[in-house]
Amino acid sequence: MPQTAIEVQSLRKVFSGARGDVVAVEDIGFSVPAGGTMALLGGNGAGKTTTISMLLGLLTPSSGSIRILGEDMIRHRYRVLPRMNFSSPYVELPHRLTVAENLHVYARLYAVRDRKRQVAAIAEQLDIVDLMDRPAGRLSAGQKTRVALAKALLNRPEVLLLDEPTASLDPDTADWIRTYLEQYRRETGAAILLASHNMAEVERLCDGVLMMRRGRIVDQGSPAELISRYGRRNLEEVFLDIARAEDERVPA
Ligand SMILES: Nc1ncnc2c1ncn2[C@@H]1O[C@H](COP(=O)(O)OP(=O)(O)OP(=O)(O)O)[C@@H](O)[C@H]1O
Repeated sequence: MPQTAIEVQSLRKVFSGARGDVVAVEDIGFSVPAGGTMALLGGNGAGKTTTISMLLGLLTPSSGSIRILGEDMIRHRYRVLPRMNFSSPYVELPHRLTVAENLHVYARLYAVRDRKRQVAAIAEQLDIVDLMDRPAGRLSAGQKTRVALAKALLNRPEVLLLDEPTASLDPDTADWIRTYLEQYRRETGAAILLASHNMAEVERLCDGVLMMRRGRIVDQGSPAELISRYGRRNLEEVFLDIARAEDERVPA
């Protein structure tokens, strides 16, 4: 049996504001084995980013438990954070620092051994050597995505959380990044959890899918299982069925 990399139970997050409470995540549970790739799917506001933020320890859950690599993430996140990483196109790297400076700063923060060599190797692997002397603020959206991924891989994470890993990439680069991620997972046995709006990407990369709607997991399974359960041709159609359903859908 593969080791469980991520285990979430009864997880809930309520944001309290002047206008009342928003239940962003409502009692979700799932697990991702080491070496598995799981997708978190759902329309805008479904609760994907809130879930990922709780897994990273950036948001404190209202209730529930998160275990990552066997550690209680809520109580002991500093024990496990060095073994994880994340990438999101919505988190900006310091603009004035060059790409190389950014990667060196992060490598230092992550206490990466043999920093120079590791930064050079990752730059080579992600094909960003030509960008190393550019300020991070002057990169195109697609270049930023690649640099953000390079940052996320500096510490060779065993758990990788990705928010829209191929956002803004042209189809050729996106395909290349997917191949890279597949290879990384095979070589390292890392677990990957990714939020994506790209269903073709999810079908290709993920062995499990969690469908979220209004903070809940309303269905889950492998892409092939979901496609057959909903009697659809692809995951995009399944997604539309679930996203448009008025109530939690029981497939026909
Ligand atoms: N800091 C916050 N305060 C109040 N409400 C919040 C906060 N962050 C998120 N929410 C609300 O929680 C719900 C879930 O948001 P979340 O960002 O997790 O969705 P998402 O699935 O990532 O959506 P998207 O695909 O648009 O990125 C939304 O209703 C959102 O408005």
